[in-house]
Amino acid sequence: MNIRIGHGYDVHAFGDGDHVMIGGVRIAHDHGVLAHSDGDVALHALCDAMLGALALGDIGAHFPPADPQWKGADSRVLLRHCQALVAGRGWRLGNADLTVVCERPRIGPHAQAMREAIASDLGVDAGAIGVKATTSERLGFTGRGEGIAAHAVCLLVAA
Ligand SMILES: Nc1ccn([C@@H]2O[C@H](COP(=O)(O)O)[C@@H](O)[C@H]2O)c(=O)n1
Ligand SMILES: C[C@@]1(CO)OP(=O)(O)OP(=O)(O)OC[C@H]1O
Repeated sequence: MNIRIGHGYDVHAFGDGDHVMIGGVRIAHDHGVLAHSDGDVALHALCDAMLGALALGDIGAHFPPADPQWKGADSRVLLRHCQALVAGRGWRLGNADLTVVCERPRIGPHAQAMREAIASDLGVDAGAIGVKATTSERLGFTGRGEGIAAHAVCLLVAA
């Protein structure tokens, strides 16, 4: 088999703060998120998708929330670590597709910058990275503005 599919999902609750990190992009906001790292829900979902594609466990197994090394960590560092794991096993990213779920902030104005940041970290063209967003029509925890969720899928191709 020379392709592998992966899926990831992550959630972070809003907390005090003046910005959120999403898809490697800093977005000014009236809340931050509660997290051990920088709380980049989109990159965490993508890390899990890449790890999942090779059945390598999940993000918490590789970057334990109890490990002070990851306190405040830039999630792009985690993503590059996952990329190195994938490459070291003879795989490369074919494409990835992300969906961020929140009422606010608006993701659309930042989607291209997110695609470029992710593509840069994964060594692919931005055309291989989809970034989309949706509200949840005011339903559920995202709809009530309690947090942000993100979904990611990816395809790995034998290098
Ligand atoms: N946080 C968000 C949520 C949505 N968008 C954009 O708005 C479009 C419509 O959202 P609905 O939830 O009403 O379907 C969506 O397709 C996105 O383009 C956004 O940028 N940021
Ligand atoms: C990223 C890690 C790093 O310790 O912590 P958090 O920022 O809390 O994020 P989460 O999505 O809960 O994933 C677990 C951890 O790997």
